[in-house]
Amino acid sequence: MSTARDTTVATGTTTAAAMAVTTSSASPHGAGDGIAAAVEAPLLSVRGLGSHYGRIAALRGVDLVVGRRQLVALVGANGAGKTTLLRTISGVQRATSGSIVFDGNDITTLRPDRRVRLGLCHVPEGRRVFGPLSVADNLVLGAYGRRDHDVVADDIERMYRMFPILRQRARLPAGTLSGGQQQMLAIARALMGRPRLLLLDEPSMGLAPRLVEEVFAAIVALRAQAMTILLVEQNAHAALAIADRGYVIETGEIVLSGNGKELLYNERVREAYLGL
Ligand SMILES: Nc1ncnc2c1ncn2[C@@H]1O[C@H](COP(=O)(O)OP(=O)(O)OP(=O)(O)O)[C@@H](O)[C@H]1O
Repeated sequence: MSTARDTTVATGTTTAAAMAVTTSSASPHGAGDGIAAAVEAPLLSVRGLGSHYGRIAALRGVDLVVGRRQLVALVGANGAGKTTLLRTISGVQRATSGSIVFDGNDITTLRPDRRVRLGLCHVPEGRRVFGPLSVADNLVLGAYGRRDHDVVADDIERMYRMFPILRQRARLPAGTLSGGQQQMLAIARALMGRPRLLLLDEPSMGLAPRLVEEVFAAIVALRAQAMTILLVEQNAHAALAIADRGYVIETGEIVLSGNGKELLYNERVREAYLGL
């Protein structure tokens, strides 16, 4: 069971409030070693990760681990580097330093499609479904590349059980669905690839409160089914409340990490991200 000692201040940008949190690890990149030790054989391990847009450093020495069957939340303000971190993990953005290890394999320079084949699936922000195609066809496309065609229909049935609204809308063009329904379809389509790690970028963005609740309920259900998830959210409260672990990123650096619920009660997080 996690204790308050898990919560780690990761960089020198600490405030007095943050200093109140136990500084339990002190690797050169901050959170890395202490957390890696706490998560045995993590599914994903990011060390000292850097990424640039031209000369601008968007990620600076990021350390982050995701344990198997864990839900890990990454929170931070606009422009902090959350999307860039997911893009770098999935390979659409190049790492300029550091390493990314997935299930024991160093994937830092691997092509994005090879990462997908290893089981890494990125659901980007903006609910990118194939609008003119039906809901059912979107799901079939999610299984593209799989060889076990005989069980694809079973998986679609599983998605309909998980997201009943998609069964009701199965024959409709995906573009006619509401924002929340499209988000569920985007997640379901990703699951059709049978990923081992789901990278979710801002699934609640732009949704009405009721739909946000539905999407978060779906994420909790996935976690209960042992899916491993790295969730990026501006809705810090909702994300940390359901997360096993949380990380806070500021201007490309991880500044805090710890048990999700503990971070919810961290003064720095409450002031900066929860408006409390
Ligand atoms: N294509 C790009 N070209 C240049 N700079 C970029 C590009 N994309 C992002 N950036 C910059 O990189 C930094 C990190 O951006 P990123 O989108 O990763 O942040 P974020 O935390 O996901 O923010 P948001 O919540 O607004 O999406 C920001 O300073 C941003 O301006």
